[in-house]
Amino acid sequence: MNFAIASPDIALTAELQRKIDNKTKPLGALGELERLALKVGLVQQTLSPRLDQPQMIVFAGDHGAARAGVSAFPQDVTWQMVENFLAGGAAINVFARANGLGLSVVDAGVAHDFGPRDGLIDAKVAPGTRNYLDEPAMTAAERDSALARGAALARELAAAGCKVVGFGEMGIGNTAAASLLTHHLTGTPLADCIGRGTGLDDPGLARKRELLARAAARAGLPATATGGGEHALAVLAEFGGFEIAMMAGAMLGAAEAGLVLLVDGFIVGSAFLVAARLQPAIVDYAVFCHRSAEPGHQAQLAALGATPLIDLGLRLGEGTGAALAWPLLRAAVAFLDEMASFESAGVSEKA
Ligand SMILES: O=C(O)c1ccc[n+]([C@@H]2O[C@H](COP(=O)([O-])O)[C@@H](O)[C@H]2O)c1
Ligand SMILES: Cc1cc2nc[nH]c2cc1C
Repeated sequence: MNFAIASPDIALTAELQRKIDNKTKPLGALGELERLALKVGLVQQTLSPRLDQPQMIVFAGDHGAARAGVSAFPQDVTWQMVENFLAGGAAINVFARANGLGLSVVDAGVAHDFGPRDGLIDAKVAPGTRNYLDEPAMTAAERDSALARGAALARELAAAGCKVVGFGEMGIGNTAAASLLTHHLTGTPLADCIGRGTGLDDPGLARKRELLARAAARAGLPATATGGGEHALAVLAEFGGFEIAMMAGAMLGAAEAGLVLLVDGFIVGSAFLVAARLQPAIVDYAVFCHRSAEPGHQAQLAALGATPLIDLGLRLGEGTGAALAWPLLRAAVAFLDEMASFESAGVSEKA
């Protein structure tokens, strides 16, 4: 998989900042929204950015390790929630509708036969990954196929005129995979990357910790923030889910096409970590939407030097944090476009 993501040219920074500073407000008074406006202006290389056709994509996949007891819920919930997405009844459906976002649902590797279905993109790599307690979760070929399929989806969106894409996921057991990815790609101690996911009790959490320590010991890969792209690819094949790999590919494809990326919580963050180890400049295209209550998310944000937009104690996934933060980004671009300047409104500047 060859991606070439360059940081946006910063030559426009001073002019964009001048436009922001000339709006009718004290200097810097729109805080984080000003940084968002600047970011989107640089990504699109214009003083008048637009965020047309905002789209959420929810990637679903199953995990071989789910059957070993790393989640509070049974694996079947993955396909059952996909049905819920298709019927329009999940939280992400509600928030996407409320905030004017399109929503696509992708079967990246659910252990269920949906048959041909309206509204479901069939990109199934395999019906669930293998159990990483015993063997690598996926082969290199499966990983590369997931990455390529994700990138192709993002390119199709870009070709259709989409300028901003939000990422969401569904997969019972995927907090465990995200914990292993976060540990190996940031160097954070494994225990600090593991949380209760969908709601494990204390004995369940202890068992999850024990199982994941065993999986890490079996694979024997280094845990480091400086491993680069090859290391990230090895870690992804060892522990990843197909939804995580496909999201990483879609993020890379989207950034390469100049889209703004809405990064959701802990699992989406683990896909982003993989993408960032492959192509570090991808951070310039990303908006970190919310802080997940899952403890490993803090390790990701710290490793990326990212401060999320909102902190609502969410731990649902599906892209809900991204869909909820999206209106803030829309407002940032709107103020840049529509707000009067001191000159146009005849407002006196600071003495
Ligand atoms: O995105 C998050 O931060 C997040 C935190 C905890 C749980 N989830 C969701 O819960 C599921 C995974 O939880 P688990 O306990 O089965 O690993 C998966 O479908 C995720 O969308 C998501
Ligand atoms: C009901 C349910 C909904 C979800 N949405 C994302 N992950 C989920 C996990 C469960 C268990």
